[in-house]
Amino acid sequence: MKVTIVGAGNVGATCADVISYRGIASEVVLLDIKEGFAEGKALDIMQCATDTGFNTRVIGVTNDYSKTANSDVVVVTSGIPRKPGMTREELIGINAGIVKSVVENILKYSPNTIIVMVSNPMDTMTYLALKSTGLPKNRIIGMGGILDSSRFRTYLSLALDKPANDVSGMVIGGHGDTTMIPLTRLASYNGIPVSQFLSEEVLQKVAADTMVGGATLTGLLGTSAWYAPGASVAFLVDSILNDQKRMIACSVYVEGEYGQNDICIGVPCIIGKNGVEEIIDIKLDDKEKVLFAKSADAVRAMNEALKSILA
Ligand SMILES: NC(=O)c1ccc[n+]([C@@H]2O[C@H](COP(=O)([O-])OP(=O)(O)OC[C@H]3O[C@@H](n4cnc5c(N)ncnc54)[C@H](O)[C@@H]3O)[C@@H](O)[C@H]2O)c1
Ligand SMILES: O=C(O)C[C@H](O)C(=O)O
Repeated sequence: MKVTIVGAGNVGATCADVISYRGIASEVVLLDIKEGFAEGKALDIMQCATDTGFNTRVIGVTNDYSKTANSDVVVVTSGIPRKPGMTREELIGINAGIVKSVVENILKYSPNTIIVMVSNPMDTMTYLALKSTGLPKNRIIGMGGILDSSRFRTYLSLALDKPANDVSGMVIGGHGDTTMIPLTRLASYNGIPVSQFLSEEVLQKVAADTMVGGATLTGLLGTSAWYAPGASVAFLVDSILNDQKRMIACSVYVEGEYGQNDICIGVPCIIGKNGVEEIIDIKLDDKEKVLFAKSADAVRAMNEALKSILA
């Protein structure tokens, strides 16, 4: 199975690294516009093969889309990341142009591929990719909810002082500092509601920390995060390539689900070899429904900024 990753920067290269050492794909192509950059990252990753024991072939190319031909999955991480103090939405001006031309180039060589969108603002970029290419909605998947859910589970595990893998929880809604919805009511510690162990005040703090999880890391690192984002993309790619049908919160095009239409927003999805195979319409309580509607309004408003590029 072949995966192309466009953008060999922090997230793209980390994703290529995780896909390789976990043996998720047999071939990974890293593509970047910076001369020699993707080639260097690919060679560095390949030189881990003997020490970590993988056989994935990783190649790097400078803007040569012919080398990406017949990719099963293409991950788009090209574009600029935010700096401390910025929102993801402020990246739209530069990233929209990059994303539109990248997906056009990709489809020339891999017309049947599934696209995983990572570039921010991710929900808006996912919508742009869908509308500009006209691809069926199952083949455009925005990565954000899985990362936000990993952060939610991390903060819950720290509050519980228990291993993160014993904690389950999901974040739906937009992938923005104010649009995420960590579902604290449904989070559990080995099937037991976390509310049996944590006070409402602590749960509210966990939710607030989760929502600004990306901004916190951007403040600490000077640019946005890459280890967890790279691992989250690899997890998603694994579910597609190996037809695992995992339930993963992804940004996908909704047509009536959760009472919304004509936006891409984070909802629980079954992800398999056909991409988005099902959207799970879970029962939200009244408070969660209000939060989801507010989140959807904000995501929809951002799509307005795409009018000229989609005209
Ligand atoms: N959805 C998420 O959860 C999530 C998580 C982390 C980062 N991001 C986003 O992913 C993007 C990348 O982040 P990063 O930290 O890897 O940034 P980075 O600057 O390290 O890497 C971006 C790479 O894209 C390349 N690039 C730019 N234009 C290109 C083009 N037209 N074709 C090919 N390559 C091109 C750059 O040369 C650079 O190497 C940002 O927009 C960031 O906000 C999203
Ligand atoms: O925070 C960012 O800007 C990058 C990414 O969306 C993240 O959540 O880490």
